[in-house]
Amino acid sequence: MDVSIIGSGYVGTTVAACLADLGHDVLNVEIDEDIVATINAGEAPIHESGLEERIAEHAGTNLRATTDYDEIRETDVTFLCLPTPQTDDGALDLAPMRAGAESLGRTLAEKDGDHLVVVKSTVLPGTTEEVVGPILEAESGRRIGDGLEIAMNPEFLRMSTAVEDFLEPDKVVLGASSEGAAGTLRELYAPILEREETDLVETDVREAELIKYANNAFLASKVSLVNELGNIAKEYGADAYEVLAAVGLDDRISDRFMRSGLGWGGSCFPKDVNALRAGAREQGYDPDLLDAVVSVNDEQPRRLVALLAEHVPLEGARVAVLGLSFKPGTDDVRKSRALDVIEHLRERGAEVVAYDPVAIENVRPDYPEIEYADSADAALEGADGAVVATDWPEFDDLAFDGMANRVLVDGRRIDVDRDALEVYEGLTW
Ligand SMILES: NC(=O)C1=CN([C@@H]2O[C@H](COP(=O)(O)OP(=O)(O)OC[C@H]3O[C@@H](n4cnc5c(N)ncnc54)[C@H](O)[C@@H]3O)[C@@H](O)[C@H]2O)C=CC1
Ligand SMILES: O=C(O)[C@H]1O[C@H](OP(=O)(O)OP(=O)(O)OC[C@H]2O[C@@H](n3ccc(=O)[nH]c3=O)[C@H](O)[C@@H]2O)[C@H](O)[C@@H](O)[C@@H]1O
Repeated sequence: MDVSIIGSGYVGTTVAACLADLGHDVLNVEIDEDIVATINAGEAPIHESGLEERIAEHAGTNLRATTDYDEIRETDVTFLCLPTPQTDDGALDLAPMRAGAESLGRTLAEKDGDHLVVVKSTVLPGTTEEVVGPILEAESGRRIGDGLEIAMNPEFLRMSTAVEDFLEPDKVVLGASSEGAAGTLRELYAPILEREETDLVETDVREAELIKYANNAFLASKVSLVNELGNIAKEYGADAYEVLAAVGLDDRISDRFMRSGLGWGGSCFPKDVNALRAGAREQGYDPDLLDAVVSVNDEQPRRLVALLAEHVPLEGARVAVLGLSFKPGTDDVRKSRALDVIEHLRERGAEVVAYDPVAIENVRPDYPEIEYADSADAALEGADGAVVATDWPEFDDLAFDGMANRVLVDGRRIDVDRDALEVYEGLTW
């Protein structure tokens, strides 16, 4: 099938490379010329395991990138993989979606033959049919159901395992405006749907949109719940990891997403939970539980720093912050809990020396005044205390000999040699 993908960030690039791998002819349409050049050179514009080799294999044959929307006319299906950021007050910002839909609609006005537009970006219920659809109709001069079809197909991939998640998903959710559109998407995804482990969910567009938010809200809530249980466990002097490992044996609960500690960050959970809260309020419903999910999450970095302060007077102390990315395996620092830890440490007068295996350059522009070390050992050298903010596997081998005080507060339950420390405190254990 001839497929075009508008937006070539984390999702658009992964989807493009994977669909090319499944044998489709794929065109990435992207406004960033550097990304376009990178893909056409057979390289990956983002770091994801398995991505670079797929782009290298398909670029120049059945994968191509362009800044020119007109080339979309050579394709049958277009996926919108545009950003859906949050506004200053936490609501969903649809400006990039509107701009992309306008450009696409104008292009389709000149196209012969039918076209299917699929929203893959995370958008609130109603966006596909009440915002994107009308823009496409107005700009293309076509009507939905007459030469133009529309569908919503949310994406559940995680950063750092994006390729594997896309090609081997638990579920594919298709919300389509017509049986024809659903059929086209089933055909496109055929090799993935043939896997026994993949469930196909066919639904209306509005449900497809909400499934994505419900999924992320559920996962974020699960982590906030384990964090609240972990905070309570800590007060009782109990180990939350032992408690939750037992709880997770109940298959109604499952043992996944049960790691308590510093909480959730990243480019999606924070913005999606906030967009759903703002959307719910707009609909006249107060999402009290989701409000609490966010406030528990917001408290964890402050609790971590308060725990360190019980062992190290923070004013003037040199504190090593180990890990800056929002989770291991990525250099993404958007809404990383590590940044909140740094803020709280600095508010209390500590001098921060930070280390991360890959994310330092993404933090430095916003925090030019803190010190950066080029290894965990260097960060720990002379430190009066240390905190773990990201569970990078290399932190399991930390050595503490160089520290002025061997005090470590662990926000991620890494597997360190606790006997090598004077003080080891887990945030929730
Ligand atoms: N990052 C992730 O792990 C996941 C993200 N999502 C959702 O997918 C959507 C996209 O997210 P990401 O790929 O992370 O965003 P991103 O910010 O990494 O990529 C978006 C790309 O779109 C490009 N772009 C912006 N306006 C454009 C336009 N008018 N025409 C062409 N290109 C344009 C940008 O230059 C950028 O390269 C969001 O709604 C997000 O919530 C869903 C699942 C996973
Ligand atoms: O909508 C999205 O963009 C994506 O958001 C998340 O994926 P991602 O943000 O890449 O990362 P996760 O692995 O889900 O981790 C999110 C945060 O939760 C934290 N976390 C996760 C699991 C856990 O047990 N404990 C915990 O604190 C991580 O440290 C991280 O900060 C979802 O897992 C994906 O399904 C979804 O597609």
